[in-house]
Amino acid sequence: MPVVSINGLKKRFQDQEVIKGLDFQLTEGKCVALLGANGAGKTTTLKMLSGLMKPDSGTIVFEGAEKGDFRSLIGYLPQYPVFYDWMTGREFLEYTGKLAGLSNKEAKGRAQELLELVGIADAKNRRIGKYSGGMKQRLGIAQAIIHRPKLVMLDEPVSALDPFGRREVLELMEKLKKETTILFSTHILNDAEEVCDEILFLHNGKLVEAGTMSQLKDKHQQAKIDLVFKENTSRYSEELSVLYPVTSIKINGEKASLFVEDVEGAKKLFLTEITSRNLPLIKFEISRTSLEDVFMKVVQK
Ligand SMILES: Nc1ncnc2c1ncn2[C@@H]1O[C@H](COP(=O)(O)OP(=O)(O)OP(=O)(O)O)[C@@H](O)[C@H]1O
Repeated sequence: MPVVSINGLKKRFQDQEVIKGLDFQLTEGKCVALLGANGAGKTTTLKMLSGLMKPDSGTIVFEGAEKGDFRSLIGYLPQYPVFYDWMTGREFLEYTGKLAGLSNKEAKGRAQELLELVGIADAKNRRIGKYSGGMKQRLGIAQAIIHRPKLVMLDEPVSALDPFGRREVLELMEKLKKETTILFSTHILNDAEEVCDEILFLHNGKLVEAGTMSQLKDKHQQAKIDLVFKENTSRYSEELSVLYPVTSIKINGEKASLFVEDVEGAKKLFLTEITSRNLPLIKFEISRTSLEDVFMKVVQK
């Protein structure tokens, strides 16, 4: 049974419909990225799933039940978490543990366990005001899982961090995957690719793609041949593209990218033609479109 099933979820603010009918399921133990540009509707979706915002229509079914208090099943880290800077990390976690219903003793034990898990045990008696951005975010993740939720939702957990903080939090998410199901929002494809099993790609309040990274690659990625000539790239590349049926051609300064279906056939023909015509080739490279290109294509569609 999925941890959560979402059906026909919609949300409108004044005259703007920002979530336009979402359907998806989250499977236990998976790490899923909710990927989308600014304003795509990620925070609104997470707020509805966490119970902080009411959908206009649609259903959210947690472990088979549509109605009830699901707070014990959910952990949530908002995009802009607020901490009491005068508390120490340990005090903060013990406090949130008690708010989540743990006894004094349980809260102390769990706080210590999590301080170690998220790697800030050495700083547990330091005031949060003295923590770095990455440490605060790790503390935020610890509070989100203090009550051992089935599903933890993290809203843009790394977006505001410098490269060091980002690395710390992405590594922590790798560890977290062993503990719980994760749904995290991001607008950065690399982060999604690095830690998640599946991607939900949100665009203008609609899911435009969903699946595992390899499913998305198989579906959208295309082989391409990059050519750089010493001069006149566009003329030579266009001549070659007429000889071999390319799907599309992109010329950027000195470089031309020719997208092809049959890379072996194209390679053979291009190299033969380039050699026989003695064209001034300085670079010939075969690759596949990046996922970035794939998502740009999906969005433009
Ligand atoms: N409380 C609100 N009242 C009115 N409009 C809102 C409200 N909250 C969000 N919106 C609008 O809904 C749309 C989706 O916003 P949301 O914050 O969910 O996007 P997002 O994908 O999380 O973007 P970001 O990456 O910038 O946080 C945006 O156009 C936003 O301006």
